[in-house]
Amino acid sequence: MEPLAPRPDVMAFLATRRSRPAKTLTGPAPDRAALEPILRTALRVPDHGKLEPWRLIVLEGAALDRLAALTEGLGARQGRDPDKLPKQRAMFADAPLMVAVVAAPVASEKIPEVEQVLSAGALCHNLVAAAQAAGWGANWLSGWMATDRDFLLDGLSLARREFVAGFVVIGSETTVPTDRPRPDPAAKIAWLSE
Ligand SMILES: Cc1cc2nc3c(=O)[nH]c(=O)nc-3n(C[C@H](O)[C@H](O)[C@H](O)COP(=O)(O)O)c2cc1C
Repeated sequence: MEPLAPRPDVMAFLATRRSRPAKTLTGPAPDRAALEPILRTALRVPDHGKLEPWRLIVLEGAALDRLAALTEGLGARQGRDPDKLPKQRAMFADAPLMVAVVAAPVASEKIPEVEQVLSAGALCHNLVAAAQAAGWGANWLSGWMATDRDFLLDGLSLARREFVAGFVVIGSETTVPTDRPRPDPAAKIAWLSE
């Protein structure tokens, strides 16, 4: 391990990082050689008790088409809003590449499930940040498909305790988005000194 030293380049990256909306992303997506170091970096995430309560499923090509069709068919059978289904279907159909970050909580007397789920959320953000640091556009998405048992079983063969913490779309950017309003630190930060 290297001793700690200021990294102004990393601070500047974090201070200005902005997700790239999925609908603005296109191919090419990273190939396996480019994606592997991004995924390995993302997995280096805070994890109380080293339980590793998460896993990643890379979705590409026909798998995305299958999930798009499942979203449309299952959503219709479940009576979901027909006006929203085309957009939900497109989330998979139009993705150049997607990584499902699966929250996989394990039974533990020591580590509460909420901490394990928080670790899965940290993995989602780490994945977005690592992809962007490697020069790819990325966006963390969800929707009913992330927690619907039928979708998760039919589409991804997830176990009962598992759900999708995030569908992270990764690809090439077509436009640079304007920034979104950012929180006012003064309204969000309290300082307690006693
Ligand atoms: C758990 C979670 C789920 C999200 N799901 C969606 C989604 O389904 N659709 C969407 O447009 N944005 C979604 N977002 C928001 C975007 O991922 C992202 O926060 C937003 O585009 C701004 O990100 P930035 O601060 O990195 O620029 C979600 C965020 C989180 C934390």
